[in-house]
Amino acid sequence: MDPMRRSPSPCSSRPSSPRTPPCEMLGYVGIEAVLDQLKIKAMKMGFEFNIMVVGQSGLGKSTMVHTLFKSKMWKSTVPGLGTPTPQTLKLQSVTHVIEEKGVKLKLTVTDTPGFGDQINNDKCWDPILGYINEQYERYLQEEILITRQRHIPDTRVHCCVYFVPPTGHCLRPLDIEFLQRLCWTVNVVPVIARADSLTIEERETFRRRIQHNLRTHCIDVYPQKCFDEDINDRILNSKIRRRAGGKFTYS
Ligand SMILES: Nc1nc2c(ncn2[C@@H]2O[C@H](COP(=O)(O)OP(=O)(O)OP(=O)(O)O)[C@@H](O)[C@H]2O)c(=O)[nH]1
Repeated sequence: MDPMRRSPSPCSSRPSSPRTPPCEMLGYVGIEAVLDQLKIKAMKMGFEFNIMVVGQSGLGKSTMVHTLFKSKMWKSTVPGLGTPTPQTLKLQSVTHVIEEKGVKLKLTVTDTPGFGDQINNDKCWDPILGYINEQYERYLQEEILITRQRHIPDTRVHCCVYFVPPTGHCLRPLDIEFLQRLCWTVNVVPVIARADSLTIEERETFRRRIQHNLRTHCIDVYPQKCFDEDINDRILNSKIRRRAGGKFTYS
């Protein structure tokens, strides 16, 4: 049997004119061609990136999501136009496909209800951690199937943006408790919420205190040390670590 018929070669997916045998079109095939093949495949498939926003109620999570997409996503009112922004009462995700120079990104943002708003905040992190773990489990279950899908939909949370209330003091015990659990499960990026309510000096001092709190409580936020694979990574990641700071969605 003709082996070309049995297993489809990379050549077979290329458009070919009826007169040119497909393999001749490829020219030289060497190891460096792998890069091009990966690029073509990545461009075709696109990338998926899932962010989750977590924090106390009213810190601007939904506003950040609206700002990120430059649109109203699921709330029907515009902040600042009189009607208050409705409270987020359950976990809700929204997906947008963004395309830049032919590169497609499927960006999903999951908004969460105000965290730690109750009088008794015992185990208030459970629904959030439960959701994150459920997505890992779902992906794993798909991945271990003997006949698995060619493309497994990825709903795993790649990054969790944690909104720190702009108290100007330090992390609250609740933030510490939650962050200690969260950083074991997902990449965490802490941000100072409504940072425009602090002066630049207050923000700097607060940022340094937060960084100190994170170190003393062994909270390993993104980029973790394990990402420092070589000197270049180390330089870049140290820059990111130094810059980590406040966020405000109003300019
Ligand atoms: N000063 C200031 N206000 C902000 C900022 N971001 C949002 N706000 C305002 O804060 C209020 C609450 O914003 P939301 O985005 O609804 O807050 P949330 O964290 O999603 O709140 P929940 O849905 O209750 O969890 C709104 O009136 C926003 O206009 C900010 O960066 N600075």
